[in-house]
Amino acid sequence: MKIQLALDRLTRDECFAILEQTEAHIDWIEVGTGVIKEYGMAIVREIKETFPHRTVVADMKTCDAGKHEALQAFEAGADITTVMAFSADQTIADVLKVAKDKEKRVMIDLLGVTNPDRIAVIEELGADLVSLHYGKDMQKGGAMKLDLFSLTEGRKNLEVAVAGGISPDSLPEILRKSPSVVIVGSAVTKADDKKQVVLKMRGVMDDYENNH
Ligand SMILES: O=C(CO)[C@H](O)[C@H](O)COP(=O)(O)O
Repeated sequence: MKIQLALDRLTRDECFAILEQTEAHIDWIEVGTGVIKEYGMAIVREIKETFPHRTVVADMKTCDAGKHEALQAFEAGADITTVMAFSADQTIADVLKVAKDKEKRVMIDLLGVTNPDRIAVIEELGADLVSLHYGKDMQKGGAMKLDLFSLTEGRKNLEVAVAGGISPDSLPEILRKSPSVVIVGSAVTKADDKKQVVLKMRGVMDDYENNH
C-alpha cells in the first residue's frame, strides 16, 4: 500500500519545504493540478530532478488533447499522468498509448463517475490504475462515503487509488477497502508537523498490512 502526497494550492517554495520534511516517508509525489497551472511543466521537471528516485505523478487532469498533454507530462519527467474518466474514449486511449510508448503509467481519475459501466470501458481501453476521487468542493457537503468503492468492486486487474480529504482519523475505515494507493493532501500540507502526520498514516497502514 502506497502513500501519494498531493501538493495542491501551494507555492513552489512550500512544495519543496513540505517535500524536504516528508519525502523519505512517502511513495509517490503528486504535483497538484493547481501547482501545475501556476508553474507549468517546469515544476514537474524540477521536482523529478530533485527527487529522481521517487515516482512523480503529474495531476494533469487531462480531458482533451490527450496525446499532447501526456507528452508534456512525461517529457517533464512525470512517471504517471492523470486523465479524467469522463473524457472521450479517444482521449484516454491516446494518453494510454503515449504512456505505453514511453514506458510510463496513467491514473484515470474517476471524479464524477457514478456508473460502474464506465469503469468496464476504461479497463477495456487498457487502463490498469484508477483513482476514486471525492473532490475538494464535494467535501464541502460532507465527507467521502465508503460506497465510492462500489465503483471498482470486483475489478481485480485494476490498481485502485483513493483521494478526498483523507486524514489519520478517516484512514482506518478507508483501509478496510484495501486501496493500493492512499492519496493525502491537506491533512499533511496544512498540518503544523507534516512529517508527524505522514509517519502516523504510514504506521496505521503498516499495522493494517501486517494484520491482514
Ligand atoms: O486531486 C486533488 C484535488 O483535485 C487532490 O489530490 C486530492 O483531493 C487529495 O487532496 P485532499 O486530501 O486535500 O482532498
